[in-house]
Amino acid sequence: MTTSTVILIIVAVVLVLAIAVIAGVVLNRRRRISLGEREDSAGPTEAVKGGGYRADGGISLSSGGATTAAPPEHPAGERTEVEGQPGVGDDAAVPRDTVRRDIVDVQLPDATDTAVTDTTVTEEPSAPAEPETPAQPEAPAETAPAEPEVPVQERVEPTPEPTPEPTPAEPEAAEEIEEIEPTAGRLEKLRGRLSRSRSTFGQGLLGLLGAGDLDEDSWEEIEDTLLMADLGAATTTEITERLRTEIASRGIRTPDDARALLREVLVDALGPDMERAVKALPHGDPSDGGKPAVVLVVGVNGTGKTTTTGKLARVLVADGRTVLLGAADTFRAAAVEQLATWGHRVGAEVVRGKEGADPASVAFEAVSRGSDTAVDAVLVDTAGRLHTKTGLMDELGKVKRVVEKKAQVDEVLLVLDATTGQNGLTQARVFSEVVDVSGIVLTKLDGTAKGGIVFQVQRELGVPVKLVGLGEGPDDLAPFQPGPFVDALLD
Ligand SMILES: Nc1nc2c(ncn2[C@@H]2O[C@H](COP(=O)(O)OP(=O)(O)OP(=O)(O)O)[C@@H](O)[C@H]2O)c(=O)[nH]1
Repeated sequence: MTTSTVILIIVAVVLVLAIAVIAGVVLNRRRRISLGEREDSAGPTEAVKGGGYRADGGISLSSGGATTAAPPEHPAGERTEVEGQPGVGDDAAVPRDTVRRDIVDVQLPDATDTAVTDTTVTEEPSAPAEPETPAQPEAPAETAPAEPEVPVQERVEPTPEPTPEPTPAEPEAAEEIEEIEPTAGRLEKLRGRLSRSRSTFGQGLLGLLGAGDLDEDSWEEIEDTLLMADLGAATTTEITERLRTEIASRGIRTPDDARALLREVLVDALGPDMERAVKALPHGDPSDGGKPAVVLVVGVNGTGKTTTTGKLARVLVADGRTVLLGAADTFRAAAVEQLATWGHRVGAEVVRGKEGADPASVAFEAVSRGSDTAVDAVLVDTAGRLHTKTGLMDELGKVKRVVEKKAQVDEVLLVLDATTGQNGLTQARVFSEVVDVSGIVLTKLDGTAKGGIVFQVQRELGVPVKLVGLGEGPDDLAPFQPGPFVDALLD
């Protein structure tokens, strides 16, 4: 080997080593860059997740039952126009991407509230930091009709009965109060009323699930059954997927196992932890400076508002409470009479206005009167209104705002007719935009196979169904309880 060959080999080795060193440095740098990028991208992801989970926190925060929270801004103010257009749907004036109210805005009762009866009635925490208590019933700024101008606010005392010739010694109204059925165990008692729902929904599902091997056709049938019962697409998908997973993982074999699983899945979908107490007990002792609870009952025409108001009054009276009814349905004279009859039956005073009077003014007067007479609860029945009429919806918003000049509104109960199915959901959306709905009363569940609206309405609004109407009788109002409700569907 010549000297020049040796030199060439040495040069080649040096070159290879140099290339290896350079390559190592470059690779090392690349690795550092890619690590840096990953760290950067992790940041925002973390933030988004945190934001998503805040809603859960909102649920637990709401249990404080704070009374000082400012009521949400009236949504009508956000509308781009207010000329009779519906609040939702294709013609919606509010942009679809408007931030929707979430559970944080829903005023739920205090977790420490005592459940008094089966149809739970709770008391707001006493000595709340009242926003302001205008001592005098001065006419609120928005109620153009100052009190004296309101066309005669008649106060209907609970007259014993419409006897043509008044006898000098009229019996005390209290003596005439009807016997009221105990509220405990009502849902159980009324279970048979759900039979129509049961035959299609529960039995259909159990038949399919209990049959053993489920092919795709069977799953489609299960989905159809859920959809037909008005559970809605989202809930249906959720329930079906959970059933599929659980059946596979738990190795469900017998009809009893299938039933237990179905019960569990349906109960879970009904939010068993939602607070369903009706906030209809006073703030402190009204005879000692406390304030009556104020409950607004709202909904479209004919859903059962007046009936529900009357039934709820009975529940309260049965619980030893005093009640005043406000007949703010000034559109329909018969509705006022109807409420007066309910009041008479339970010995409750009724405040009403003349036909056509400003409903906000009547509601204000009822709450004022309730405070003056130190009743435990003022229940205000409002006029039925089509949710597609912006003017009427704005009027309802006004009723609430005006009442709030006098007292805190503890509960806004939206009455939905279960037989209207999907339309009930649309109503619920619009009403919750205008007044801060805090609870749903689902009426006429005795006459429909569409009880599944319960699932949807709670899911969409985050507002619990608190009461259910199961008949026209005076005591056919029951608390809504997911477990017994599902049992009633499946048994
Ligand atoms: N089957 C059944 N009927 C009910 C129930 N609740 C109410 N109703 C009936 O529904 C009808 C309408 O009830 P109302 O209380 O007058 O309805 P409303 O919402 O006050 O009506 P408007 O004042 O016109 O808006 C009445 O015949 C009630 O007896 C229920 O749970 N089941």
